[in-house]
Amino acid sequence: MDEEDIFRKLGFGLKFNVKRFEEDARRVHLVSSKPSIPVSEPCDDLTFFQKPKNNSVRKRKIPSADDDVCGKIAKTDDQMKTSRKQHRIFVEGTDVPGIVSTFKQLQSTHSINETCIEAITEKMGFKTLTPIQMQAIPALLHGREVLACAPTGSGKTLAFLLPVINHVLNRLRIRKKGTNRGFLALVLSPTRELAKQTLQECNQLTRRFVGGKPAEELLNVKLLDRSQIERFTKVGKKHSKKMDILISTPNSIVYLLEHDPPLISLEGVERLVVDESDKLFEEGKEGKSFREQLGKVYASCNNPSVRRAMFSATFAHDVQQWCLLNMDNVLQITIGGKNTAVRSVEQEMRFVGNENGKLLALQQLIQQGFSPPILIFVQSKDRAKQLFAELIYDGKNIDAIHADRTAAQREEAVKRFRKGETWILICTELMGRGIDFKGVNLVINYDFPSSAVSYIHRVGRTGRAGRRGRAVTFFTDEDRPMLRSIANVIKEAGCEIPEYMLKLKKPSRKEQRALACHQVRRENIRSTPADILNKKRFQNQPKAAA
Ligand SMILES: Nc1ncnc2c1ncn2[C@@H]1O[C@H](COP(=O)(O)OP(=O)(O)OP(=O)(O)O)[C@@H](O)[C@H]1O
Repeated sequence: MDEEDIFRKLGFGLKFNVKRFEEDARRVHLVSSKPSIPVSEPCDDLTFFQKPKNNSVRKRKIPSADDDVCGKIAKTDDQMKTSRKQHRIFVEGTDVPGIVSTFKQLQSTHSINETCIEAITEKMGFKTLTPIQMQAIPALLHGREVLACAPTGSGKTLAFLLPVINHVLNRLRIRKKGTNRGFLALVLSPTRELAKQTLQECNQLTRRFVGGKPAEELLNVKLLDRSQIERFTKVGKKHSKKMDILISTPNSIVYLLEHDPPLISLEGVERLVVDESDKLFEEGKEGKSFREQLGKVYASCNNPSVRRAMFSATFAHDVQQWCLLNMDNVLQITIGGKNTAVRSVEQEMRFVGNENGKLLALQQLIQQGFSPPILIFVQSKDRAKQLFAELIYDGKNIDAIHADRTAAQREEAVKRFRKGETWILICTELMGRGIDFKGVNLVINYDFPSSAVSYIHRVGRTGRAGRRGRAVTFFTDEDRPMLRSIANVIKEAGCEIPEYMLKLKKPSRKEQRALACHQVRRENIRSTPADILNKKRFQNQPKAAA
């Protein structure tokens, strides 16, 4: 162990005053020794990792706060402020990079790979950037650490994937052939379904097609699924050698990290993205919580160059505090109001009396005008099974997705719903976050959500990417304690809500926490007392829903 190693070990976790000790900090490669990146002095991504031989590093133009807004040059801070205000972009932090509003501009100022831009503008058909993309993409391309909060369905995935892909491509360009040392970026998602969806979007951005056939893959992107875990178990750390980007749930990666000896190393990770960050900060009810798992991942991503980004549709004070304490010169980007539901969703609450009333109300809703696809949220896997048994009896094209189904069954259910083969998908909180089903027309909260945050994510499955949607939330007397806070969210989104709901007693923080942890006890979902009949119906389920 040399002098530098000892210094690094003793100094681990300490914050450096970079200005005063910049030389020392850089010499021992401490995390906080990264040079802060003034916008006025463009910093090429590459310079972080490979010291230039001389000072003639190619400087590309990086948009500053004075740069383009909506295709024109905005010369003054005032114009930039006006543009941010117009798009409801709020930023906290120093040296804030300017916003970029067209993909063409992004390509010219940041030399984004052509295949990616082609995929976005031609394959995906996107014309302009969404507000979160306008601010977060330039910020991440500058190598800034970011805490981003933007509404559901506002394009956060592309906002973090594009800079990650760009960074990895740049790094691979300077890496010598045959020196593949493993993945450079790690994306964490709370569920397998969301991780898979992120993989698909990443593949769309990095695959070039010629005549409808895949012609080239810019990067090797992998999902840490069961087969990959098996490979790691057999081959060990070297299995990651050919990977460039890894997407995983915290559970899967921690499984490999905690193996004795560890089966994976995160030392090479230079970009870490935590999607649905507030979810991953939640304390678990049992077993190892997401929070503990995340802690393990952070500690293992110990590359001095690592840059972290947190994205979510909902804001959590805990996450903000963590970021302010642990991230380097963090930039906080918020689009619109914090913790609000999207205005593109017409929202209503419906009193249904009791459990039987819910089934009646649901049937009524469906009879009034059946416009699939529809998502129905219930509070537990048992209730998902019960409701499925009730509705399949009505002969509707229906499926259910919950934790008791195998990974393959869950995948199949998602695939069928995406293709339009299933009209109604019953799901638990598992599908509440992040999942992007195109054109869901209606979200029904059959069971009242346990928090305003859960409500915002659930109704955000509709009304995405500028489309309109509708959400109906059933409630009974048991749901009164949470009524007020969700009524407030609905009002904030510009929908009508009975005045009395807003005047109900506010539950204390303790009560709110208890409500979020303990589900409301509800009677079973059953239209007839004939249990035997129900059992028969379960046996007769279609294959995909068995
Ligand atoms: N610039 C854009 N123009 C048009 N559509 C876009 C653009 N960027 C992304 N989208 C589309 O918007 C939809 C929602 O994007 P995405 O899933 O990234 O949302 P999100 O903000 O992550 O939502 P959530 O908080 O629910 O996870 C997707 O179908 C995506 O293809």
